[in-house]
Amino acid sequence: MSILSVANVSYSYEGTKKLIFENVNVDFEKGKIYSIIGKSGAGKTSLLSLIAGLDNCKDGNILYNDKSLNSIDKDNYRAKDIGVIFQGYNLLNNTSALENILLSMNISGVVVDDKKAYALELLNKVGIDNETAKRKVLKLSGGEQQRVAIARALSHNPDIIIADEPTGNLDNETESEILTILEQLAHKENKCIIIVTHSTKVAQFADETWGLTKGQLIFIKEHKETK
Ligand SMILES: Nc1ncnc2c1ncn2[C@@H]1O[C@H](COP(=O)(O)OP(=O)(O)OP(=O)(O)O)[C@@H](O)[C@H]1O
Repeated sequence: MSILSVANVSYSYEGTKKLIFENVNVDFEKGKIYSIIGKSGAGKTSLLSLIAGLDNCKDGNILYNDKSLNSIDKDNYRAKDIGVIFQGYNLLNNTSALENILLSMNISGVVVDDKKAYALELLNKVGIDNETAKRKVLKLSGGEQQRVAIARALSHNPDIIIADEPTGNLDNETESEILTILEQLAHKENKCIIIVTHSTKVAQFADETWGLTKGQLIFIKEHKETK
């Protein structure tokens, strides 16, 4: 059963006539990685914003566990059910990696016995050791910042993680390491991972690839060899 369904969604920005996409349909399941590719300006980030509940569908519906996002508490959905990894990380630069995670946990209302130990555990899981965790984000490398962004997206243990160009500015080796983390989250921890990317390598790494072109979302490929 799909955890998230995009059903007949059409979208244009407020005050504009241009339809960014039209009648988009796609079902996302837990335990799988999906990639969405498409030219710059095709509407990939706009689609992720709708999925993340940051914007409302005007036509059609986005369903989380069969319930329309328009009918559920979107703040709660964003705080508990979905984790977002933005292009450019969107971390608080003057704050330590650890504090970034703790702040996010507080905003989401995460309840655990020892918040600091839990945050460090998440950071360790994505390859950030305790010493690095105490460093300000602006003193971390791009790859390290991306790991912190992943740990932050995981901090409220969401079912769905969406990532906009998660390996955009990273070297090949770091890109592979980040992809391995995302793969384990999908295949070992049963998360649903949706990645928007320009990278062929990232696209091929996914279990399914979809393409957004001329307002249509088209199924491109299932990558059985990655399983
Ligand atoms: N707030 C906005 N108001 C009006 N138009 C917008 C807004 N944000 C984006 N657009 C337009 O919507 C279209 C889709 O943009 P979007 O950012 O979703 O594309 P994208 O596929 O993610 O591109 P890229 O790969 O370059 O990040 C573009 O033509 C863009 O100019």
